[in-house]
Amino acid sequence: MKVLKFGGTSVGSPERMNQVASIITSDDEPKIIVLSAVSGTTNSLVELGRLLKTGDKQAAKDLVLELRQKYDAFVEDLVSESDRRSEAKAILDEHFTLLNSAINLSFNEGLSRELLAQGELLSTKLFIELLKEKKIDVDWLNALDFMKLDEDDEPDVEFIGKNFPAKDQLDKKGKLLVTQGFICKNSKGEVDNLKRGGSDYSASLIGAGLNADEVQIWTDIDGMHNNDPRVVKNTYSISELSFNEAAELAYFGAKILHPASILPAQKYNCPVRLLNTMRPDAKGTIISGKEQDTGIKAVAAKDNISAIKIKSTRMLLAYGFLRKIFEVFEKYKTPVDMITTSEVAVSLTIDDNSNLEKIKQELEPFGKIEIDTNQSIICLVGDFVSDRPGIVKQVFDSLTEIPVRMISYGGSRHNISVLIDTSYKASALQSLNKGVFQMEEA
Ligand SMILES: Nc1ncnc2c1ncn2[C@@H]1O[C@H](COP(=O)(O)OP(=O)(O)O)[C@@H](O)[C@H]1O
Ligand SMILES: N[C@@H](CC(=O)OP(=O)(O)O)C(=O)O
Repeated sequence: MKVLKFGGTSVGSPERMNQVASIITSDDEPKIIVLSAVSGTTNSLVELGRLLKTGDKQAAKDLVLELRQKYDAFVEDLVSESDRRSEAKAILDEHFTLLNSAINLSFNEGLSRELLAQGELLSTKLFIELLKEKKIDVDWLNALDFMKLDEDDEPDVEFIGKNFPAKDQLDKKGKLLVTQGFICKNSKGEVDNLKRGGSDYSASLIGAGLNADEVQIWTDIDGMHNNDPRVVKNTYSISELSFNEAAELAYFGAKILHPASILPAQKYNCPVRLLNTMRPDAKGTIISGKEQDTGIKAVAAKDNISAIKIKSTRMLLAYGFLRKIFEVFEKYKTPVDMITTSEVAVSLTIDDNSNLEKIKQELEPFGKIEIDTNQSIICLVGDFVSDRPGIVKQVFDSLTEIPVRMISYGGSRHNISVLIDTSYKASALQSLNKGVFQMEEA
């Protein structure tokens, strides 16, 4: 049994949904199909939540109307039989009634999460109508019945394994089960989600919980590229990555994968394949437990980073100083990504600025605090198991024109990170494409 996840772009139009239908029926392997919301929908629902929070009811009404018109046109092109059209219209009526009624309710975060869940509920139900029109036998499963967060807001893989409703169907030839990515219930039983881009995570959690043979992430590009294709023109697809390499790339900004999506697959040793819905025959990328000492494989960049420097002569020959500093970040539940130290200063980075001011105030008694916002971490990933003296030289030769704020190497054998001002990100990625991957700008 395989788990196939199709992202927002892969279900973004009736034509794309037809492509998905032909991919999932190309063999008779039993499959769980995890769908994201139609591209753009989650953004609209986020915006709806924002408008309701600010009390702008008219703008909220306009937005829901505009979205409904988009879906009406979508359904027109998706199915043609009258039964299917009226069924699809009834689906739209049900979910848009909920969106419209939310406009008159008093806002709370729970309501906004409930609104966000409508995107995936809609896409999966509409996709079922397309399959029915094609006479393809399929079952629709509600992810809210089995996708659950525990008290620490961590997904509960055991729960998924135990509560997946159609476990007895999973070895039946040709069986197709369609469910939603992204959405889940939290430990209080409320509708919640796995954060933006979380459908990848849903797929790997289901794969892990049900011991799938493979998880496939189908998107609009043929696998993980060596560099960010949104920023650099001449990039190429990487055929193999280890779980460790893929996890680093996802965490450090390779948008093709949700940051946490590799962890369950790695823990339960379930291979992940990245494939292109528009080019189903392209090889894509296979991510597995196989480690290879191949040097630098890819680079990714993570934005919205703040660098915090704490400078104090009290650090000199002292112990316990770092613990006290890290306790401040622990108190505000703010993860630290990069750290560098000198005898009298420590610099570290965070990607969550929500408590930056409070953190600064609590750090002030320890020394002089300097904060640089709008930074990017450029992360080079690969397997540097053997001593490769040329690697660091290659990286720094490529970055001679870029002011580097921090460097981290040796923390793991998979990662070299440098911190730069975001205004230099594009030129840094382009220079690395040339200097490290020998790719000329197209
Ligand atoms: N290193 C990378 N390799 C491949 N794609 C990347 C990389 N970094 C960023 N991306 C972007 O990720 C996009 C796919 O992810 P996403 O938009 O979330 O897809 P989906 O809507 O299918 O979930 C690609 O179109 C590409 O622009
Ligand atoms: N629809 C959700 C979940 C998701 O994973 O979407 P996509 O697969 O299009 O990145 C979002 O936009 O965040």
